Order: sequence, then C-alpha cells, then structure tokens
Amino acid sequence: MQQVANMPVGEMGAKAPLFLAGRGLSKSYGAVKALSDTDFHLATGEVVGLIGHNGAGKSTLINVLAGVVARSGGIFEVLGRDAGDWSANLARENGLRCVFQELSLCPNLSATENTRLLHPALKGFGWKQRARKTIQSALDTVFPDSGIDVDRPVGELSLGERQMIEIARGFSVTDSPVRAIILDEPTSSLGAEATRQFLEQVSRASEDGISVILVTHRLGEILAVAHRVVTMKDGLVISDQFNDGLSRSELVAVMGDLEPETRERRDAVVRDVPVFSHSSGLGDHDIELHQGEIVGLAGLDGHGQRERLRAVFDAARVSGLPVAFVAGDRVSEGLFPLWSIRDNLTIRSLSALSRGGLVSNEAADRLTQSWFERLKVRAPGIATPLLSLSGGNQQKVLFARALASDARLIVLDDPMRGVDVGTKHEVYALIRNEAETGRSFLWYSTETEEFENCDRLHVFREGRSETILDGERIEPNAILEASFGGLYV
Ligand SMILES: Nc1ncnc2c1ncn2[C@@H]1O[C@H](COP(=O)(O)OP(=O)(O)OP(=O)(O)O)[C@@H](O)[C@H]1O
Repeated sequence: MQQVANMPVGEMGAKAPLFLAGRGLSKSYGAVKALSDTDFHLATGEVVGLIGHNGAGKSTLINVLAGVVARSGGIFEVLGRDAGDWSANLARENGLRCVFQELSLCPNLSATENTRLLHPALKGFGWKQRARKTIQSALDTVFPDSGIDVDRPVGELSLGERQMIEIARGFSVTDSPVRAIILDEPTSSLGAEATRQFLEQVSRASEDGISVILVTHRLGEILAVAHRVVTMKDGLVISDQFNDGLSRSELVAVMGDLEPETRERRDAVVRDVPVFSHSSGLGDHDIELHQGEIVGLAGLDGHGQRERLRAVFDAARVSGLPVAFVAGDRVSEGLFPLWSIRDNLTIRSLSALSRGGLVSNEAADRLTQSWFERLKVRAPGIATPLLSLSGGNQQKVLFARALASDARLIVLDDPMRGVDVGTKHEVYALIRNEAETGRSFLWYSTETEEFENCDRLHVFREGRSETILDGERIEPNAILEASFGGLYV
C-alpha cells in the first residue's frame, strides 16, 4: 500500500507532473467534519478512483477540488501554483471539468443550449450551430450511435440519456483544452453498453494526458480503469493504493465491509392468484406479481422497462392496491430537500400515524427512528434536513419511506443509485426479508447483478417483455442472451 499522507505537496511520489495537490484539506458543516485534514494529489494523465461508504466525504472532497465548495483549511496547488481563493470559474479556466452526481443540466434547455452554458466561447452570431456541433461531436466520440436529439429539451429525455449528455459535455472542447475531469457517480443510470463506452473514453482521455477522478460505488469500473484507488472514511483518506492487481474484495475490505457469501436462492414462491397482474396490450408477457415475490425487469437500457414499471405502478394505484414507488431520480421525483428526514420518511404513512385525525409526533418519531437505524442513515438525527445528507443517505431515506409504509407492492426504479456496497447488501437482505412477510416487489435496475435477488425476471426487447427467466436461469449470460433476442420462452 502506498501511503502519501506525510509527504510534502509536490513530492508525493507521482511519476508524471502533478495537476493538483492538496494537503490538510478540511471542510466543516457546523459540527459535521465532512473533510478533516485530508491529503490528495492527481498527476497528469492519471486516473484516480475515489471510493468510500455513503457520507465518507467523497463529494465534499471533489467539491473542494472543483472550487464549488470553499475549503475551511489546507494548502491547495494547481499546476504547481498556490490556488489561493479557488473557485468554480478558476477551475474551469484551468481546464478542470466536473460531472456531478445530481445532474446539473437545465431541463428546459436542449443539450445544445446546455453546452453553451459551459462554454463562454460559444457566443455571438452562429453560437447555436457551433454549440450543436460541439456537443454532437462529443456525443459521437463518447457514446457513438446514442441517437440523442441534441435539440430536444433535456427534461424530455430519459435519465440515462441525460447522464450521457452530462458526460459528453464534460469532455467537450471549444477554445481551451480539458486538462482534468472529475466524475461523481457518472454511470449510475447507464446501461452496460453505455458504461463500457464511458470506460473506454476514460482510458482514451488518460492516454491523451487528461487527469481523471472517478467517484463510484461500482468497484468493477474502478478496477477496470483506475491507476490508483483512494479510499475515504468519515472525512479522512484511509488508504491510497496503486491498482496493480487489486481485487474487488480487497477494496470492499479496505472500506470496512465484507464481500457477502454467495446467496442461497429463496424457496420458490407459491404462485396461485397473483396480487396484481398487468397486461401491456402488446401481446407480450403479462407482468404477474404473487404474494412475497420479487420480480425484475431487465434488458438493454431503454427497451421499455422503465415505461412498463411506471405503467404497472399507475395501474396498481388506480386498482386500489397499496403500492409505493422508490425513484432512482431522487432529485426530481422523490425527495423534499428542505424537509427533515422524519417528514420525508413519514409522508407516505400519515394516515397510519394519525390518532383522532391528528398525526402523532411520537408515533412518527418511533417509526422514523427504527428505519433510520435499520438502514444506518448517517446523519446527526432524524430532524436533519435532507439537503445536508450525502446522496447515498438521501436514497436510503427514500427507500425507508416505502418500506415503512403499508404498501403491499413496492415498485423500485433503479433504487440503489449512489448507495454504497455495504449498505446495498443490507438492503438486498431487507428486501428479501420483507418479501418473506408477503410483500411483493417489482424491480428495475441498470445493474445486472442485482437481478440475482429476483425470483422471476422479465427481459425486455424493443418495448416488450419477450423472455421470462426464473430460479437458476437468472444469471448474467442468460440475461444478456435474452436481451439480444437469443432466447425465447
Ligand atoms: N451542505 C451540507 N450541509 C451539512 N452537512 C453536509 C452537507 N454536505 C455534506 N454534508 C455532510 O458531510 C458528510 C460527507 O458527505 P459527502 O456528500 O461528502 O459524502 P459522500 O462520500 O460523497 O457520500 P455518498 O456516497 O452518499 O455520495 C456527510 O455526513 C454529510 O451529511
């Protein structure tokens, strides 16, 4: 293991010249030390993977490096010079780009117009044409054949398409070069093919001398492209390792978690009368949910899984079945950022918490506290506003809202976005336990390995559920084969 903690800035063992280096960086939010006395460096052309549990301080560190958040203390140098009052504008002028976890595109503007916002050079007569060309060429390079209409308002596109635009925009060039790029959970809504293309782009960028910081809970991606892996815990860098033969379980262990044993399959669910059944009217498979069953929706990204998931949710709601929805796009669909954890968590359960027409504060506190602890939400307490939680912890609250409710059917729209490895496995176990109590789950995911938790899987192709896999047949190769239409059941 390479420890860099006590070396002077500028002599931290990197072979190539440093793009940036920080020593003793710190950032506090009131009593919360989000970053305490942290050293970090990034060499030219280097790809650094930044990992750690939810709330470890990764976003805070990259926000400080990107000039979005002012550091409370520490020395910071960029290209060998003291960065002084570093700001987002200075970062951009020095060729540092960011792709944030919560997508930053303006939904009412097109990809072309959003590109103009990043590039001051795209002004004057003919700016739109030049902006269109800039983003189109970046998209063609990073995600060839994405088919994204760069003139359509971004809000009308899928989450995955928005994420592709955000990434492509990060790599787009006008008058000044891109020297470094920070990517926070860039692939959380991308399917397998787009993720592969993205990783290729990271390697290409590195070969061209662009430095990359990649923050993700998808450890396989880090192992595939990172030269070095930095692990954070509780606001500190706890490990800094060169990636020469690192394994996934080593990374999981450094974070303080254990790779779970291979799961045993659950006993087959008794399939008599379904709790809910949905027909698309297209002549494909009906989606049937039996009591205690976990049903997955798989397939290549954008083949209609998400639309069907929503159609099932809407139909179940109209039918009067108690149903809850866990959104992956938490910012636009799920959370009330200014409300407390308690208010966010109990909003779906107000009638159950009411006594004589008034909501009982004690009952709401008890319910929130129990889920707060079960999901290990990292926050000072249940009165903390959602806005001050890390992304993964916000997602846990959204999950808790559904699980704490009286819903018999829980619809999951890629719900583990940004949730750390340790918590993910705890949530999988929780879902399986809840299913044992008779609840049914309908689960869309962009992470194929999550489908191993399902009892039955619908694999989608061109908007239709073409294949059903169940039991032992739910495994990555069979899913892939069915996604390409190789297997019909
Ligand atoms: N604006 C804020 N106000 C108060 N506390 C904050 C704020 N932003 C972050 N924090 C706190 O700082 C700590 C570090 O959060 P940060 O977002 O950096 O974690 P992270 O490692 O990026 O987590 P995740 O993997 O969930 O995105 C957390 O305890 C979080 O609650």
